[in-house]
Order: sequence, then C-alpha cells, then structure tokens
Amino acid sequence: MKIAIIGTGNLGKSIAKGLITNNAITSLYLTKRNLEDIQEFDGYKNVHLTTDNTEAVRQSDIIIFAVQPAHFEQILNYIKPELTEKHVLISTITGFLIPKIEAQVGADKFIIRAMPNTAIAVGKSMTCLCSNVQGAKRIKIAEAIFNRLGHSLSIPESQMQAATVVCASGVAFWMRLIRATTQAAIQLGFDAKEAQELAMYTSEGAASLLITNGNHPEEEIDRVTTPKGCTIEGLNEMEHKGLSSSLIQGMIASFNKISNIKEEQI
Ligand SMILES: NC(=O)C1=CN([C@@H]2O[C@H](COP(=O)(O)OP(=O)(O)OC[C@H]3O[C@@H](n4cnc5c(N)ncnc54)[C@H](OP(=O)(O)O)[C@@H]3O)[C@@H](O)[C@H]2O)C=CC1
Ligand SMILES: O=C(O)[C@@H]1CCC=N1
Repeated sequence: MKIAIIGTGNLGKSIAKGLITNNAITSLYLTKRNLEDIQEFDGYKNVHLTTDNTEAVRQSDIIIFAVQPAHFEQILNYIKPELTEKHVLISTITGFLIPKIEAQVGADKFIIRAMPNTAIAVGKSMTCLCSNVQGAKRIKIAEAIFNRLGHSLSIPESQMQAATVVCASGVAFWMRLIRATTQAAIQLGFDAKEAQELAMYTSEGAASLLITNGNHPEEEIDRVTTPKGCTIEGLNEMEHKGLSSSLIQGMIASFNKISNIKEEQI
C-alpha cells in the first residue's frame, strides 16, 4: 500500500511506527513543516520525509490526515487539485465531520474517518471507522489497515465523538489508572519499577480475560471477591470515594469539549 501521513506529530508518528513494524507499506510519505522531530524515520526503506504535502499526495493512494483540527481545512484546500479517483482519504481529525470534508474536496471522493489511538504504534489500537457514501466502497481497505494494527469497528458518524473519548482519549485515562495503581503498589512496599510491572501486567491480564472469554466485567469480579475478603473491601471503598462516577463524569466532560475544540484553537 502506498500511504501518506499528512501531519506526523504524536498520532502520525504512532501510525508510522505501526505501519513500518507490521510491514504494511509499499511506500510511506511522512509530512510535517519541521522535519527535525521525525528524523528517527529517516533511512527506513521506502519511507520518505517531506514538507511537501502535494508531493506526498501525488505519490500515494491512501492519505491519512493527522494534523490538529485548526489546520485541516487549509491543508485540504491546498492538496485538493492533486486528488484523483485513486485516492482514499482517511481523517483522524477530532470533531471534523464528513460533510465539512466533502464541502472542501467534493462528495465524489472516498472519505473515511478513523479514530485510532497511540497504541497503534505497538499494533494494539482500538480504531473506530465511518465513511461517506463513496468511502463505503473503500472501507475494507481501511479495515485491513487498522485490523493489522489492532482492532477496528465500523460505526455511524454520529458515534464518532463518543468513540474519540472512549478509544483515543481512553489511552490517557487508562494510563492514569495504571499510574494510580503503581503509586498504591509503591506505598504498599514495592519499588517503583516493580510496582509498574505489577500494574501493567495485571491490567493487561484483566483486559485479556474479557477479550478471550467475552464475559461481563462483573462476572470476572465475582470470581475475585471472596466473601468478607480484601477485594470487596477495597472495591467498595473505591466506590464510596466515587471511582466509577468520576470516570463517567470525566468522560462526559471530555465528550462535551469536542464540539468547541476547533473554534478555540484558531
Ligand atoms: N494524539 C492522539 O492520541 C490522537 C489524536 N487524534 C487527532 O489527530 C490529530 C493530530 O493530533 P496529535 O498528533 O496529537 O497532534 P500533533 O500536534 O502532535 O501533530 C500534528 C502535526 O501536524 C503537523 N502539521 C501542522 N501543519 C502542517 C502542515 N501544513 N503540513 C504538514 N504537517 C503539519 C505538525 O508539525 P509541524 O508543526 O512541524 O508541521 C504536528 O507535528 C488531531 O486532529 C487529533 O484530534 C486522534 C486520535 C488520537
Ligand atoms: O486530546 C485530544 O483532543 C486528542 C483527540 C483524542 C486524543 N487526543
């Protein structure tokens, strides 16, 4: 696959790492105005670094946009003359709806929105996908890319804002939970490195149980909570302090913020 990433910042770099590590490219163009930050990709076979977005578009079939929302419209306008019937446009831009992309480049283009997360760098992204009517004809290509770099789910665009919070911001939310677990483990006597090891592999094991067994989390919790035991004591104390409630409220706040992001960034 001939892929370009327009805007190789935090997410763009993560996607590039995932694509390269998983041998998912024939050629890969990475663009950015300042190329210093992406020198780590220099020298990889078939990977090209450039400040020229139009060159990247001309040389590629699949164009993944990973710029900040405030920059997207201008970039679309700029590359529009280069777009042909071969191009599949994949936008990871938060809060930038398909009708707005169509208004810039035309509804006849294959347009897909993807909401991956930074775990794409290690082939473990949960990525939600949606498309315009034309893009539906190419959604299999996007599924093939993102399934290779984790797990994908096609959803209606109306759910994309929620998917951004749950999956993309979700990595940050899970990191805080893992960090808090680590801090507790240190207080309970482990050194910092061991504490993080315990927290990381325990959270991986918990998620793997659900993925492998397909159970509801409470079923797995029931297997751990010995009557009058220490687990239920800890769980109930966490809930008295508002664990579930604060997570839910934080995610709703994150969701509500998305509608204002582009306006505030300008
Ligand atoms: N970070 C994440 O985990 C996720 C982010 N997203 C979305 O992805 C997008 C990018 O986010 P993120 O990676 O965090 O942001 P970053 O700011 O880290 O990356 C954006 C990159 O775009 C580059 N850029 C800006 N203008 C241009 C231009 N004209 N041509 C080419 N490149 C340009 C910038 O580099 P330079 O200034 O050198 O050009 C910068 O490195 C956002 O829309 C965000 O909502 C979605 C899911 C997850
Ligand atoms: O924080 C943000 O706005 C972006 C979108 C989801 C992850 N990062």
